[in-house]
Amino acid sequence: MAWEPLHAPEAALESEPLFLLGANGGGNAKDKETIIWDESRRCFAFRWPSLLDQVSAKRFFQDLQASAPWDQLRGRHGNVVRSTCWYVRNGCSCGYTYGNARVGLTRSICSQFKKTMEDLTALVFSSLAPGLSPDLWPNSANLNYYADGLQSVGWHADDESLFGGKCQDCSIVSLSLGGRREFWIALKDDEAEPIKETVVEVDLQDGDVLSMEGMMQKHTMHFLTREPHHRAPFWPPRINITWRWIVNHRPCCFLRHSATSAPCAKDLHVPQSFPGERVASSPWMKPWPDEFQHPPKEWRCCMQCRHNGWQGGRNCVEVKGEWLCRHCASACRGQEVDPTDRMVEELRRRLVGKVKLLQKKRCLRNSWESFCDRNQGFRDPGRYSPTLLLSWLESVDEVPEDLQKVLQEAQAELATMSVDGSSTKEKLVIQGDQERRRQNKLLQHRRKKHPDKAQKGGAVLRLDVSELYIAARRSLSALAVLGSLGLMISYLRFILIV
Ligand SMILES: O=C(O)CCC(=O)C(=O)O
Ligand SMILES: [Fe+2]
Repeated sequence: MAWEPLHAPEAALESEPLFLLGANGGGNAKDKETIIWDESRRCFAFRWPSLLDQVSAKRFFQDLQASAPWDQLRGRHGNVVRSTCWYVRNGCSCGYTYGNARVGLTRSICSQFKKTMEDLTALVFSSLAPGLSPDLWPNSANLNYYADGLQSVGWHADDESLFGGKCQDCSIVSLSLGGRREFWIALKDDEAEPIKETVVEVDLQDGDVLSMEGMMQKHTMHFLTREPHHRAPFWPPRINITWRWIVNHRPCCFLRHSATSAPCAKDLHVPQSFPGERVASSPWMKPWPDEFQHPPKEWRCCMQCRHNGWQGGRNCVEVKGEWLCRHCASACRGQEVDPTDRMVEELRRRLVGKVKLLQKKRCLRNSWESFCDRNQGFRDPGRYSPTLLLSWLESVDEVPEDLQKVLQEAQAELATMSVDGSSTKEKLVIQGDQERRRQNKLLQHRRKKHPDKAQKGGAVLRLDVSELYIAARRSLSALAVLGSLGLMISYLRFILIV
């Protein structure tokens, strides 16, 4: 279904000019893509592929990964759904809450994080809007860290009162760093649910910028899909920064009573030029290969990668009797496989191979099965994230010498194979699994102290109780010796006196 025009349209661009980054010729304007151009709803979205070159994107990824004060957001089952952090600038001190998650105000911001964010803001906005004065650059940003393809963001609109997006124009500019992910946009129905038939699929690659402008937050929703299940745990991490303009500051913010407003069209200082496809460009079909632009789509689970993005499916086309998503349909037609897909498959194949090799040598005390039991009964090593696999490899007791080499190789490979070059060790740190690291350290310490006895959990507890018992017995015998000594002394004194 196309995005049918609204019966009661929003204000026309002519009567109410709009601050539109996508219409001012900034960025690498010739590569800019118009993803949504819906004048009746005043909804506009643009993508600037590779606005950041690969070297800068990698540098900023590493800086933010290490310096941002990430907070883990957990789902209903205690799993980490993603990590976030919130950044405010220009004197603003507002916190940020969405859904039932509160992500700000971040407690302590290190100077490295502040510097990285300021540099990044300057780089992106001096490129996208060269005429815009720096004091009009956005005053806040929400950052998301997706450790793998299982972490995501559900359907939502960034329509909180802070940004005023429910009733006025509201621009949001998003930068993607790291692994490629799929971003979907759809129209909102009367119950604030996305309308499946209007889904627009966008791939966001390392260094890409996407803007959502005008009334996008009022009429549409967006969603970052999870990747297909068997590949998701191996998906390279991604960082996303979404800059926003806070226009209604919170009561506790220093800027509460200052008149802050988002920039308007004249602040761009250039005449806006509207793209050629001004009339109706939605739904945006560009990511689909040419031959699949027109054939009918059905909402199904892809028969090849089993990806069911939302409500059991995603847009699929029929290819040789099979219903396939656009990635599998392209691969099926012999088109070049995306480098992320290729890398993920290779990483998965290698690591699973190593684990199976370790499994075969059944001389390990801490068996793969016991690890599986502790981790909710998964049986297939291919379904584990590299992080979990590594934690298992590290928890294996008394790895025989020949296997130690295999383990070291697997770890070295993991460290070098991620697309962005960041090692899995770093990933462990960023996930903030401090409790597990603390316990591992404690365990290692105990192992060193009692090499013959130390085991996990109950065994360690037994060790402590038996130690207590021995200590108590020792003190009792010491007391008995002291007592008898005392008695002897009094007896001797009595004899001497007599
Ligand atoms: O990661 C993304 O691309 C989307 C993030 C997002 O929608 C948000 O932070 O509100
Ligand atoms: Fe969002």
